[in-house]
Amino acid sequence: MAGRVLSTIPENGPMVEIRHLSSIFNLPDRRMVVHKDLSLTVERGEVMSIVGGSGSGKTVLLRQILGLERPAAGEVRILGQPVASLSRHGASARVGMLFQHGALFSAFTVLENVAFPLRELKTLPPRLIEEAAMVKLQMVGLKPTDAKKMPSELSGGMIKRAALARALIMDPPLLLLDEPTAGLDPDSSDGFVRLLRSLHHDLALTVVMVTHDLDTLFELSTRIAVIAEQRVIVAARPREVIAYRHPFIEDFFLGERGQRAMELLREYPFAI
Ligand SMILES: Nc1ncnc2c1ncn2[C@@H]1O[C@H](COP(=O)(O)OP(=O)(O)OP(=O)(O)O)[C@@H](O)[C@H]1O
Repeated sequence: MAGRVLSTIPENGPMVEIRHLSSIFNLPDRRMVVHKDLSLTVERGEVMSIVGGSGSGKTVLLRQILGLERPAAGEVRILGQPVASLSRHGASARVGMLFQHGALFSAFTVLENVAFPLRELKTLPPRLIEEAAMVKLQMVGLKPTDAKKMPSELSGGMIKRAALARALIMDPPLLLLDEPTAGLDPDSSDGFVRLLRSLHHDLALTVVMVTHDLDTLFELSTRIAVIAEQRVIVAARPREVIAYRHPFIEDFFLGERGQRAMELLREYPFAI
């Protein structure tokens, strides 16, 4: 199904092109400019991590790539097509998103949650939808017996896995991750990062991720884009970003965190 939609798009060219983006919110007392002339290109197969200060507009950017929010100016293209021109089906066949808190529907079972985007399409028989959802559950390391569980019966790591299965149900080539390991204990976090690494490789996914967690950042990123002063000031390999002179980068990567960053760079010199 996703293949049918994707067959109409070019086989070459970047996965995501963000051009001259402006994001403005009109608050009761002022006009808040979040992005100003922000541009970024994500090539196919990359894991592009976005870092920036609190309120720098990382989540807003993910929502714009997903088509949930329209920028005030500029454009986001996915596989050559403006996001604003994609139908809901076209967008979900191209992009899956893992929201920060998993965002499962609490009244649905795990299986119903994972199957939800396919059910919404109303084009496949229930049996096929269920089979597709079971395949995705297995892919993210959940057991068949987890399918009938309610979200309240799951651990934090299992919720993330179920939400990831749902994000992948339409086989999108692009996966967006908002703080994928936030709130997980170190073991669950390591397990989830390992899962993301193997899915990125096995499914030939392109990933755009927002994370504050240095281990997640260095274990997964092929490039890191830094948002400061309302735009992307640098988008480069981790080693080059650390060496880039800018007060935000020095704050983010130096000091105690910086020491960990250097250790991680030694452990993962060629991230992915
Ligand atoms: N719909 C909205 N209406 C008004 N302001 C908004 C809206 N969405 C986001 N903002 C504001 O835009 C700014 C950027 O928000 P965003 O959530 O993208 O930041 P962030 O970089 O992800 O921050 P954090 O690291 O703290 O999660 C924030 O100041 C936020 O309050």
